[in-house]
Amino acid sequence: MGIALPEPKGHQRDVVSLKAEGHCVVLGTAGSGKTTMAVHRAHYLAKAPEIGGQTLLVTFNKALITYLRGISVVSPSLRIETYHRFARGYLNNRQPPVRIYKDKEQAVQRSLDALRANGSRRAVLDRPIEFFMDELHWMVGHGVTDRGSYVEDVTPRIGRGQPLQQSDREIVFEIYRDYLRQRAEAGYRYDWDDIASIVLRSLKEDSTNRRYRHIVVDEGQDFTPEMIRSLAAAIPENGSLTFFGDYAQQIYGSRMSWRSLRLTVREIARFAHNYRNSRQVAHLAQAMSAMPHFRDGVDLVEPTGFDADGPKPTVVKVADHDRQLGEAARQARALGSDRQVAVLTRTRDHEARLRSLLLSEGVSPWRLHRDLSRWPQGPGVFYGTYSSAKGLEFDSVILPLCDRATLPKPSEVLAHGQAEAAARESRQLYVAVTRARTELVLLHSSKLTTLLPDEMSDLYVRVDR
Ligand SMILES: Nc1ncnc2c1ncn2[C@@H]1O[C@H](COP(=O)(O)OP(=O)(O)OP(=O)(O)O)[C@@H](O)[C@H]1O
Repeated sequence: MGIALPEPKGHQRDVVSLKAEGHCVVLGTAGSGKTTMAVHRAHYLAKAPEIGGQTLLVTFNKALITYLRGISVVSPSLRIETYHRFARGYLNNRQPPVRIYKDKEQAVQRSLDALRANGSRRAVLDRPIEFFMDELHWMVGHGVTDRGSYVEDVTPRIGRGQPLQQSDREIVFEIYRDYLRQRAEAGYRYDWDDIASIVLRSLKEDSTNRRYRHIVVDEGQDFTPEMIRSLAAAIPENGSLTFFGDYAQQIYGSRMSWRSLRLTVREIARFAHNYRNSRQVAHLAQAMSAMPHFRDGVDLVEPTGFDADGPKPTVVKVADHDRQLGEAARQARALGSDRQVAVLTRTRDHEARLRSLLLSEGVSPWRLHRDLSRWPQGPGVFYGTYSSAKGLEFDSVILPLCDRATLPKPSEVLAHGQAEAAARESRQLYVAVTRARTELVLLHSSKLTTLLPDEMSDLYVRVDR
């Protein structure tokens, strides 16, 4: 084993040895031990006499897989991989082989341009390509790909923006249909978004023995319903699917509830104790999740207890963006001498600059990225995007560029409108904030983002540089 796993406590213990048959859902607040218990449960299911068997622990991002491998005992009956790896692996063993169409965005753009050129005046056509990509991802991810279900919108949606009118959905569906035509003409039947539905369909017709008896899903809130349904179809009748998730941390696409997964769940477990964040970091996260733009009726588990005290999060104001990055690099060097520090940004745009600033401070940083092949032990500095840090944790977290003009990301506001962009982007920021065990530093130059509580709040200490 790499890092020693803490022993389950209280309610966590029941979850590790939940029934090894059927579907279980475990929802928990940030830092409540979901990933840790997912690893414990996967080991239990891989090894338990009689009920144990080949087990798959599946999650979303590759850096988290590297981390999970670092905290797990290597065992021949346990595999840890991303969903896409599982799906490709399964499909590669089926015939005919699946070829993936990779030009989706360009094709959708062509469909959109053609409709615009036809003189349609619908305002929805003024939305950027990101909006249409997101909507098509939602349709395929939910398995809602026939005109009736999509246009009449029978599937409940959660969102803070204006719901799309039926006539606008007709237009989105028209674009989808035209995209399918282009894809077929190029000789393809599938793109990446279809993978889960193909696996699901294929498994429904597949009567051969299942490779895994048990599947454990970590960070389940970011899987589309079709992905979860395909995993549920990948286990035998005497097997189990355990879903761990936190909908406060859902950062890909439109928000949804675990109820849309169509699992057959008898009992739901909830973890409310936060073992990671200091009381001060947790209070900030809690205040963020209580802000009006965050609230939208998705199941949130309120944290009820914290283990440690620490300093209040610091809000630092510096002259401009470049100096924010410089200050982040300086603070990372100072803190990184005896602990793990992460400098996180919303987009990849500033990574190269940040890396060179860290190098000039004499720090050799680790990039949080799919190519991170080994989880480093001991002190060090990491950098990457909020989403690349999903599921991970660091002693200290530094977040430059927390300005109102950069958060929410302007392209999200253009695609989805202010209210929906704020709801989505506040989850991104919530993920970033809750990666910090003890120190949290937020940097800005102009007004602080409205996704955070007011800068005069007593949740912070304020510093002007
Ligand atoms: N029973 C426990 N005793 C002590 N520490 C624990 C216990 N359970 C979890 N922890 C610690 O709490 C921290 C958070 O755990 P973990 O990463 O599993 O939480 P999580 O719910 O997956 O968090 P997130 O959803 O925010 O990524 C880790 O450092 C883990 O070692």
